[in-house]
Amino acid sequence: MIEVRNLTKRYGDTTAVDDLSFTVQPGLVTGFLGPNGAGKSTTMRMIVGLDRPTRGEALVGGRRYDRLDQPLRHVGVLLDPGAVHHGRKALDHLRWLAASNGISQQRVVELLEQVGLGGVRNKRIRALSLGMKQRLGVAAALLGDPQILMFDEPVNGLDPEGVRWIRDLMRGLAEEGRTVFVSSHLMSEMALTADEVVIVARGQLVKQTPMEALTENGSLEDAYLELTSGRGL
Ligand SMILES: Nc1ncnc2c1ncn2[C@@H]1O[C@H](COP(=O)(O)OP(=O)(O)OP(=O)(O)O)[C@@H](O)[C@H]1O
Repeated sequence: MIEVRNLTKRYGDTTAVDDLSFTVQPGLVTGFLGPNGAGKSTTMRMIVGLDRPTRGEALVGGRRYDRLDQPLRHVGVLLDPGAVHHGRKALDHLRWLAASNGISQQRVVELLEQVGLGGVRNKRIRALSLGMKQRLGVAAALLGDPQILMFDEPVNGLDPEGVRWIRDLMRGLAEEGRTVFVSSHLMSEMALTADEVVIVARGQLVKQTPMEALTENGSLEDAYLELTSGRGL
């Protein structure tokens, strides 16, 4: 479970996240939706301790991320797949992450096969396609077999096969009882993937609801645009 409580983040005069509270339940894929600049990435960064809240707190599995011992075993994160050492080989990148969290080297090899990167494991990251980098980021998130997973725009730039792969993966992780929290601007994709949605605008909660309730009278896109109309940048 992820619990966000009265989370607030100010950067100078900008309030990126404004007294935001919601809960992400295990066993479901929860979509995190909102216009550009709504505060989604900032919220996700605060959940994993990359940004310090001005006020409020975020708990993962009942604890603050920065208090977790071996965090990769509890929370897997795909935030910015570009934020890796591009000169490093795919295999070495995961080996290093695994070693720093007490995870076996055997797990690294298995996971590279599982995400379809077995054949390119000795290539340098800069030589990988966008889709391969995304798969490597997913492998890093899965490394510690965590119960909680968070993906920021995971299907950006992926081809249809990659999009389906990510969707099936997220659905499978939720079916195993894990907590899956995913941000996206792609409403049609979210409608296929998410069971629950959290919608934010201007740093504030607009609505948290099961997907079914939002789409019973039309498309997710229509419902989303109606809820966020006039609340963008
Ligand atoms: N490091 C920072 N310094 C100053 N302002 C920031 C910083 N990070 C984010 N912001 C501001 O906070 C607000 C929320 O940004 P954030 O990236 O969290 O939104 P988002 O919902 O993820 O947007 P998008 O969908 O466009 O990625 C924006 O106004 C942004 O300019």
